[in-house]
Amino acid sequence: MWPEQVEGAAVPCGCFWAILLLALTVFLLAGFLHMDVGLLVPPLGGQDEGPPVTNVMFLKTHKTASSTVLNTLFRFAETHNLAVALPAGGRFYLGYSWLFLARYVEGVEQGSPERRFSIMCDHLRLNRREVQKVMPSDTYFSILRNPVFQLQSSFIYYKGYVPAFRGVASLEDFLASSRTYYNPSLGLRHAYEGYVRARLADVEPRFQLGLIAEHFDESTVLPRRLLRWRLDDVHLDRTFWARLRAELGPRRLRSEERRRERPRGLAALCLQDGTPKGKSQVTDRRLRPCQSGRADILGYNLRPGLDNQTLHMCQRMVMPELQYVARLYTLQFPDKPPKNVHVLEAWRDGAGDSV
Ligand SMILES: Nc1ncnc2c1ncn2[C@@H]1O[C@H](COP(=O)(O)OS(=O)(=O)O)[C@@H](OP(=O)(O)O)[C@H]1O
Repeated sequence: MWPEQVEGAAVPCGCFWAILLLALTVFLLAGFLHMDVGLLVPPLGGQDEGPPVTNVMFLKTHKTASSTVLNTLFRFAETHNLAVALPAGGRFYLGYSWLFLARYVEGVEQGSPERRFSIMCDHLRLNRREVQKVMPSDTYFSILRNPVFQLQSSFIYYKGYVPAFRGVASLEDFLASSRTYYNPSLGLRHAYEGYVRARLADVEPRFQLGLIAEHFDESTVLPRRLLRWRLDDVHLDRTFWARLRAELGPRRLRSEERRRERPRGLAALCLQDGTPKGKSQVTDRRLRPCQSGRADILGYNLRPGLDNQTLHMCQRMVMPELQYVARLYTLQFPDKPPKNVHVLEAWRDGAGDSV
């Protein structure tokens, strides 16, 4: 309501213009001095407001920093006590490498009443109709990486057990004569352009966001805004700030800068010396990432002497993917036999069945 409309409380006209002038001067000065104008005005509304989005489907892709995203989603699910769509029984993936079926999720029985989950993020081959049977259709996102780096990473990681890579000495040899080692009738037989375009047209409208691994640090701000998560729910690191300066401008950057002290503090609080460790150096077996191929998948040692509450928080920050799947499974299904992470390692060494 304007001042003149308030009965018995009219503001003299000259005074009104003086207030207006003063306000304008403050705003101009604030802009000039790069002050946070957001502190001076009430929020105008936007993605940061409202309760966090809790129905999230993250399509996990191979060798794209996707397990880092997965750890964030798992922590979010655990903190907010959300139901995660976890692989049934002793398995660790949602049917991969078969096309996803709803019954691959623990607790979903064929022909039984509908069962819905909040978070889905384990490896699967997307089969949208089956996903929709167990996931509400709120927010879908995924992550991609420069395919050259992704191929290099995959070659090292899958060298021992993917048939196409098994018989070849190096990635260079594979690329020089890929048809010798890779039989397209075993996969990608539909990968002609028209088919790929049709699949993209089917999938694209469903995904609200695609992250890019090469810009991982900037990317973390996008899901945080899209999902309206608090800083506690994500992890940001230092390269983020340099790259984001250009994107956000001084006002928003200042407000993001105020948030950055926490992850730095967290690393100092939790980690023994801040540097990731090779497989033989991770002392706590529960925090040792599952190894594969020629890659040395790095992990972390926690600082000794942490109190119980801090230890619990820090363990969750550095917990590798498979251990976290097993942990959530036990929390969600305490009556079922726990998952055995080491079965997967045995299978990767050529000793077991599909997982
Ligand atoms: N934060 C961040 N930023 C950029 N890159 C990162 C990040 N976290 C993991 N990585 C790199 O991602 C590769 C592992 O990807 P995934 O976690 O998707 O692997 S997996 O498919 O779950 O096994 C692996 O790549 P390579 O080192 O090239 O093999 C990791 O180094």
